[in-house]
Amino acid sequence: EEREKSTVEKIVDVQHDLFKGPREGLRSNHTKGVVLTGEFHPADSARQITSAAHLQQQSSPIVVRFSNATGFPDIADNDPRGLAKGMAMRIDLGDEEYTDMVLSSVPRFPVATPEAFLEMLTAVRDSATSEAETKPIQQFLADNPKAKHFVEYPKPFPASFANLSYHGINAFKFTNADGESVYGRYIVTPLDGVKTLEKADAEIQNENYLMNEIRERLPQQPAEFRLAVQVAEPGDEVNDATIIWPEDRQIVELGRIVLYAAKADAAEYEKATMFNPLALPEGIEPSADPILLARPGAYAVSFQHRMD
Ligand code: HEM
Repeated sequence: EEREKSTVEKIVDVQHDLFKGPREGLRSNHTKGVVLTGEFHPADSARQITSAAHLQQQSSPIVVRFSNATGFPDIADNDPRGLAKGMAMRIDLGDEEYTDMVLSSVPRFPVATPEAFLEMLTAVRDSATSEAETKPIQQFLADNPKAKHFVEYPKPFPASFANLSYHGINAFKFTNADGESVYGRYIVTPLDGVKTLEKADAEIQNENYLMNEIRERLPQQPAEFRLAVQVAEPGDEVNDATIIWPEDRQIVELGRIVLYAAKADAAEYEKATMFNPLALPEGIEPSADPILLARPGAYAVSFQHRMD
């Protein structure tokens, strides 16, 4: 007797339906990417909110993978289906230990639970063959105004992966050496500023314009970012990834990310690596956001397929 699949297994199945996967050795989503290496330099202010070792004084090696959304390995960098762009990071903590952050260029998620995400992706899939006057996805968006807001959220093309900001979306709990805790969300901002392309300008770009640009500018022109945490105030909803917190919330800088080079063994590294948003050091814990808690399970299903 076959056991019933879990919600995350069903989500990844539908992602395979949507993107004609799985593909040998490749991710089920955010398949097309570029892997870079550099250093993370912590800021003194990090200690205000966390005792995590990599956020104290010493710099650490970092690997960053920028990606296009969807499971299409050849999706053009200027194809709107590839937005949101992704930024996955791994900070080396020494002794074979690491911590990961997995961020999106859009500051919020379309739905608050894995069950609703499964429903949404299924509606997208079924709309392709639906004869109904109101397609399943139109019905889903009509019933779920937050998902509609996500779909309509402006997603301009960046001039470079180094001119885009990235958002953790899900909240984490940060605890400092005095035992004081706050909830916060990661925000990565480019030191060179956010630079977006006009629609007509985006359309004439090369299909690999983002992947190539970031590889070719290094090491002459390092790509630099500020890593910060937006701190929740009492009453802010910390377990709902559809809600953007007010802009006036305190921002605490955790440090600077400096990317120096394209990773030499990038294809092998990508294949063997599963970035895990719940790979956390002491001093940082997950919130109870059900989207956050579902992610490692979904990523593991995708990872399992790629290692088969
Ligand atoms: C329940 C919700 C979600 C599901 C089911 C899901 C599913 C997936 C899957 C299957 C992968 C491939 C992972 C791998 O093979 O290593 C992936 C990658 C990724 N996801 Fe998600 N995801 C979810 C939520 C999110 C959120 C909230 C964000 C952003 C904050 C995000 C950003 C990314 C990024 C950037 C990657 C590429 C990671 C890499 O470069 O290896 N995802 N996602």
